Amino acid sequence: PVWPGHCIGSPHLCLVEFSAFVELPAEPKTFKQHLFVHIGSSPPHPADPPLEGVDVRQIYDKFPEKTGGLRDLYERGPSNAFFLVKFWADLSAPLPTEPGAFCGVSSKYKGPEPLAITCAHKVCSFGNQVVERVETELGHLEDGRYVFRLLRFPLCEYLINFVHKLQQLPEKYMMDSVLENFTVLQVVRNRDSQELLLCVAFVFEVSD
Ligand SMILES: CCCCCCc1cccc(Nc2cccc(F)c2C(=O)O)c1
Repeated sequence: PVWPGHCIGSPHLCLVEFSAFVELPAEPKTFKQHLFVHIGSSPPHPADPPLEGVDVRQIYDKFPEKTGGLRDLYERGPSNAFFLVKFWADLSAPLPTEPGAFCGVSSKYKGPEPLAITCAHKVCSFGNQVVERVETELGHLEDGRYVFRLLRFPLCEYLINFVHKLQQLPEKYMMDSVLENFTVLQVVRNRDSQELLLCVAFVFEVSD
């Protein structure tokens, strides 16, 4: 069930799950997964507080501002495809550089139409893009809706090093101040029409 005002999505596509995690081998022959960030792990509930509106101008400086930046994207619209997600990251997870550790990113989307989507993630540092990754995924019909799964993509070296350095800071306030200048922009488009389906701006703090 999808309640209006609760889902991160436009009528064409909703982000139903997102996680970035590290997995470590555990005995016997199993893996223990630690989530750095996640949304959608629990089913939506009518009592969930509705999403609140924010002014996109407040975050323009955290993302690329030149041609094709967040302002250009937003002015092209549609405005109902734009979302801001604030993650409280759990950095108490094991070091991503531990031997045998696998760090991954998973996204899951749902929509009414059988289309192919491109999902671009751009990591921005001080508002400048430092690394981008684009994946393409076809929808699969499940219970009358199309599901798009982009599962377990390996976290890029830049981010593994970034998380590793973050975890070594002695104080939470230091991690938060580094994270003030770290953002990720997720831009999902219809592969064939290039229509913007979803644009999610991720900002981060460390959870207590
Ligand atoms: C403070 C904890 C931050 C966890 C990172 C969350 C996150 C959130 C969203 C995306 C990504 N990943 C990428 C982002 C951009 C380009 C990339 F190559 C990647 C990648 O992983 O390969 C990572």
